[in-house]
Amino acid sequence: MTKVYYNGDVNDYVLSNKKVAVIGYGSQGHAHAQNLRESGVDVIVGLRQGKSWEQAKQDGLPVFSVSEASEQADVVMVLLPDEYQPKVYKEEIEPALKPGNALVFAHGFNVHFSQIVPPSYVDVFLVAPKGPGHLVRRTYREGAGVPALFAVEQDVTGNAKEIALAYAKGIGSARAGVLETTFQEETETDLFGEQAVLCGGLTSLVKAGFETLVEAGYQPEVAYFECLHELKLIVDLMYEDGMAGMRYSISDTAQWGDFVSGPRVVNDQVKAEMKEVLKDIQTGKFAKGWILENQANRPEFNAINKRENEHQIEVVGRKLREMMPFVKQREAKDVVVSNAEN
Ligand SMILES: NC(=O)C1=CN([C@@H]2O[C@H](COP(=O)(O)OP(=O)(O)OC[C@H]3O[C@@H](n4cnc5c(N)ncnc54)[C@H](OP(=O)(O)O)[C@@H]3O)[C@@H](O)[C@H]2O)C=CC1
Ligand SMILES: CC[C@](O)(C(C)=O)C(=O)O
Ligand SMILES: [Mg+2]
Ligand SMILES: [Mg+2]
Repeated sequence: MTKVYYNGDVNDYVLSNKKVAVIGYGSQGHAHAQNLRESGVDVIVGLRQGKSWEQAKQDGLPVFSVSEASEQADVVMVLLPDEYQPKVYKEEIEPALKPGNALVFAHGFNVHFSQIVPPSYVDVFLVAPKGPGHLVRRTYREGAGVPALFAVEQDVTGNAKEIALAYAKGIGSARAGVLETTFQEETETDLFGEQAVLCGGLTSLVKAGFETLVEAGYQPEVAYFECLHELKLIVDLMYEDGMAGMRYSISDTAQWGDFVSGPRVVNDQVKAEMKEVLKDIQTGKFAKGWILENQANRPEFNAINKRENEHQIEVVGRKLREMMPFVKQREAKDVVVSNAEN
């Protein structure tokens, strides 16, 4: 079995004399910066002037421009949106890197697809939490953590792996388990997971179920509870105890329906399409499309986002959730989107 690293396997001394610059203060950035600080690491934040700058200052972190923060740091963690990283890296981070520094990512996209080519004189590694940033923060505060992958692309100091593990411990991930991977494996599996299962597969499944019920004349509110709201309750059981644990809690009728109807819905054709999705990721076709979409200022992204936010399941859901304030995420901000610009 693959080695899984936990807190006890980590030498956190390797980070004790280093300054870490977290570049970006969004979903991952705010979590890494605050968790590292609370783990005793010397952390600064690199940003442009704006909303995040104010937030990071309010959270009591030292904030500098991206180039100043990169200049001061020994370890530079790039937590900007993937699509903006190459430009900011070229203009503000690369000129500040010194021999023996570490350049770090939370996703391998830009290095793997050669949008960022680091200089030969720095360590390059990734520490990629397998969960949303707001949960990296929330679970850390609860005394737990989100599992993470790490991968070393360049090891000039001979310490890259130890520093990566110490970083993972600092953000709380070594409480849950940290696994070694490569930039290629992290990038391809992360993209596949979010497209085919976690985000794309899931939202399409939920919408198809909702639409099937509503088109058959059932109440949209009933369809919302059945196909979206209850999903969390079912997934929580799978998270805690696997599929068997979930099936233990549901009725035998539901379990029989799971066995006979599940494979009719997610059938061989769906799996064949998943293989095509994976092929597009592996060949770089998906990455090329996403890079071009950004160069054109995201016309399709914005149009689809607008249409999705106006879907009946979102309209009904927003109304129903107003009546259930307890379901709102505790730390996620701006989750309700009224236009196409998020
Ligand atoms: N979201 C997640 O949970 C996960 C993300 N990752 C990876 O982590 C990385 C960061 O993703 P994520 O946290 O989602 O990113 P976000 O979209 O949340 O990052 C937004 C942050 O970047 C800042 N920013 C944007 N453009 C610039 C710029 N030109 N100069 C300076 N600051 C800028 C924003 O500042 P401002 O307020 O000024 O706009 C804000 O602080 C990515 O590589 C992603 O793939 C990995 C695992 C999970
Ligand atoms: C599932 C989406 C993700 O890969 C993540 C939270 O891990 C992302 O890129 O945000
Ligand atoms: Mg991911
Ligand atoms: Mg991802």
